[in-house]
Amino acid sequence: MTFIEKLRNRWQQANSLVCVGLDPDPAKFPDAFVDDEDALFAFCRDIVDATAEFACAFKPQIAYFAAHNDGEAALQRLIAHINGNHPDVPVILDAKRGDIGSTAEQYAVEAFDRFGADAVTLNPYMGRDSAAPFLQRNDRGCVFLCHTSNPGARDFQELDVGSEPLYQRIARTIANDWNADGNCALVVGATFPGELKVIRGIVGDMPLLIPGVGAQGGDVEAVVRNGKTEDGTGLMINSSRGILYASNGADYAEAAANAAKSLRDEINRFR
Ligand SMILES: O=C(O)c1cc(=O)[nH]c(=O)n1[C@@H]1O[C@H](COP(=O)(O)O)[C@@H](O)[C@H]1O
Repeated sequence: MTFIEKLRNRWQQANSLVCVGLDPDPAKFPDAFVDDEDALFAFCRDIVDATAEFACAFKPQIAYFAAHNDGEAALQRLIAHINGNHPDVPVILDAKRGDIGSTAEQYAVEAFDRFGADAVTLNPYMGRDSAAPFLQRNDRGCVFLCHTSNPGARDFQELDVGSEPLYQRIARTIANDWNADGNCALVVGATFPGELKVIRGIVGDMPLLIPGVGAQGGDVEAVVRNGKTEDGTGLMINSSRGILYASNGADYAEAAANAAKSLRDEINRFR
């Protein structure tokens, strides 16, 4: 099954558009993990097991693992745990890769073969040949940055490149050219709901990964109304800190599950 098929099935089965972001920061871990040498894996595993029923996808952010000795091994085990125990939930490795073709080939092996991810986030800045090694793996998903959630998104992404801003050109090029095998998705920040509406108009029913609700202040209602497809899906609405650190007490896993469930329910009110 391809990434996109897995995602579409999951939207229906779980009745959820919530993407659970896995950004483990040991400074924010509950006390139970203070002396745990395997804390990165163990904390994320507990969050995954508690939130899986409310998740349409998991999105581990590679920097939170690679920043630590042995962190990449923890990430590898975590994705294996998800694939083994929650096989219906796709995994998007958030690595924002992008480089010349020969190097990009190695990044594709890293994401899809070493880590076993269903999809990876990619930076389109270096153009078509930098994306080709990922696009060729057409059972996997390529999730390209289009209009990001941060304030600096305006610096380049909104520059006029002729008849339109750069982020619209990116959306159009990916929808009309790079998506020949139907394995592309775009990242659009929840903090830019107007731009989200424009992008949805350009890309048809292409899936959109939407970070920026919760800790970054994006508005769930505006995201759903402006971003959903006609059938009420099309979105992977990510929350990382808002779910992971819902409680730093002994009830951290239960609190994370409740946070994921209430985000799912809030989203579903507007679908
Ligand atoms: O590609 C991403 O996931 C991403 C793109 C973007 O424009 N903004 C953004 O916040 N992200 C990621 O989404 C997550 C947001 O985390 P929270 O703000 O804690 O929900 C982090 O892992 C970011 O790296």
